[in-house]
Amino acid sequence: MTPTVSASGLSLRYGGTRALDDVSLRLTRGVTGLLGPNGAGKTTLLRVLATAVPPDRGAFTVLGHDPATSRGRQDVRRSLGYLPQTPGFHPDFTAFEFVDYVAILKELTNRGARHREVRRVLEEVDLGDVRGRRIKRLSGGMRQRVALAAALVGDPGFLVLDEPTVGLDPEQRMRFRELIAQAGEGRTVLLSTHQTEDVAMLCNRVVVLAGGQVRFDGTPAELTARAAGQVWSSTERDPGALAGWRTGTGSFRNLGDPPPGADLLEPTLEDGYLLTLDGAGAEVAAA
Ligand SMILES: Nc1ncnc2c1ncn2[C@@H]1O[C@H](COP(=O)(O)OP(=O)(O)OP(=O)(O)O)[C@@H](O)[C@H]1O
Repeated sequence: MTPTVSASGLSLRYGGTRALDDVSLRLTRGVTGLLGPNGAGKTTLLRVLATAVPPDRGAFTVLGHDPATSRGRQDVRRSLGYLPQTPGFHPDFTAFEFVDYVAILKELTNRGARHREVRRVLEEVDLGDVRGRRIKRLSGGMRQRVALAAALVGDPGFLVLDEPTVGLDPEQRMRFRELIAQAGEGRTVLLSTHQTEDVAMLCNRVVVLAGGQVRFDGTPAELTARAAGQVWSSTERDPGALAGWRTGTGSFRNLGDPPPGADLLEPTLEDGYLLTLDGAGAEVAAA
């Protein structure tokens, strides 16, 4: 598939911290998950791709637009929807007022057309009925949907979502996943998350970032397959395991190099992710 977003050699330092270190990737349509431990550089990568901060080195294009020029940057911004980690709501705004405000910032100057677009995106995230309600009176899940509606204004071809399911209960998270999947039809979506379940259920592609570097880039099935033959069950915690924990059944689930004759278990995407982090020198227990 033709890449819609291409990045090569992106690097960015904050003082002595290498937040991004030579990151190259190509995104295509559909939902790509961006996994990584705290401080891996996920938000920094999203901010760079959203043109909120320029990289020190490297280049990228979004839907054929090159943000290195001011014209190209404007074109990237016009094709972009960005849901930041902290959306910066004004709690006294209604859902409609907030999304309308974002639509004004996105240069939708014709009032009638803009209001139609605001109603359209609020319907799309199932908030048509509460559009007149103040944001401070909405649940956490509804607020996140307001933020998603704001990101969808203008039907952007590239949607960047920074940990949108944090703090949502399982039902709200499921609802939000449905909306992300819907948004990924015909669009390029880059979804930063700590939830391996989000990736397993939603994404056709996953990138693992650790220490500012890409440690894995492939399909969820390929990430899961990395843990094949490295997950096993035992009655006691295996001291040779990288990580091990007692499960609800009372037996231990161990990760690492199994002893001969171990009772191997089917790996999950989370197992593949944790083993990838371990290979990257990250602390598995901290993931
Ligand atoms: N504005 C900043 N000034 C200085 N250092 C920063 C700044 N923003 C990020 N960093 C550092 O850059 C590194 C990457 O941070 P970033 O927020 O991109 O990681 P992350 O993967 O999004 O983490 P989290 O999952 O905790 O949100 C971290 O070491 C962080 O402390």
